[in-house]
Amino acid sequence: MSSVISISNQKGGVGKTTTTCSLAAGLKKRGFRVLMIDLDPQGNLGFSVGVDTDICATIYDVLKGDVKTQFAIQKSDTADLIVSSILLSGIELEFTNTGREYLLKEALKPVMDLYDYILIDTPPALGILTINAFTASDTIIVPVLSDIFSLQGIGKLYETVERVKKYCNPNLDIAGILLTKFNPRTHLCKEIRGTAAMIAEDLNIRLFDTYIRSSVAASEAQSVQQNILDYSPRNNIAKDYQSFTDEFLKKEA
Ligand SMILES: Nc1ncnc2c1ncn2[C@@H]1O[C@H](COP(=O)(O)OP(=O)(O)OP(=O)(O)O)[C@@H](O)[C@H]1O
Repeated sequence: MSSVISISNQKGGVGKTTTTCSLAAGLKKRGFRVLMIDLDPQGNLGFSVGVDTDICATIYDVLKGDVKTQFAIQKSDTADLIVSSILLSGIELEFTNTGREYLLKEALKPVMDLYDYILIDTPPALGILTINAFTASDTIIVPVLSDIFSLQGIGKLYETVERVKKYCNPNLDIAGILLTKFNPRTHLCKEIRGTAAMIAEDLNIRLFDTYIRSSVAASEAQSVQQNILDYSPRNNIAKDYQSFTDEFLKKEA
């Protein structure tokens, strides 16, 4: 039975896709069977791992019920993947029927025994797609940019999680906050880490000990369609995501 993890933050550019891809790679390298779902209509995850994103079945087709989940899965060197579609952006208006929060949960049922981990890359919004991801998930990882505006967004995300817990998925929890694009040498980043720890304690959420340092290698890896662990295993980001994978697994145990 899979453990389902949403990588989520309503803010854009905080490292959701990078974290999804890197954690998937880390888990696969440790021998786990991993599926990634790209629920972000921008569809960057498919490109980042070099799979077909043009003439293939997408998570939109699956949610609509036009394609069986198993037939939308593509293989990549990083992990298996169901790609996104720009058509997902219209889903708020298109899917208005009762129970629309459960579409993804239902869609994942047939593949739950095929994977140890299913990672969902969510869009930068707290709409119906993210609600679907939370309803289908056991836990949420919240990547947060190391700046004060990003920290302010955590409360809003927390409220949405509480709502989903109340109405759709009582077992949902937040695995923790992961600081990204961190520069340990700056005074500001140290302060941000202190503030993040206070916010986390207030909300009774964990702040992961591991932070992800900032490096241009993240964008370079994406542009050559490789995960960071394969692209530059000795780079700080690769080391950080390896440590993060270990910390995450230790928390799961
Ligand atoms: N640790 C890092 N250091 C430097 N750049 C990074 C790091 N992590 C991600 N980036 C870069 O920041 C940009 C945004 O990252 P990413 O796409 O992972 O964020 P996102 O939260 O998924 O964005 P969106 O909300 O738009 O989908 C990308 O260009 C990526 O290469």
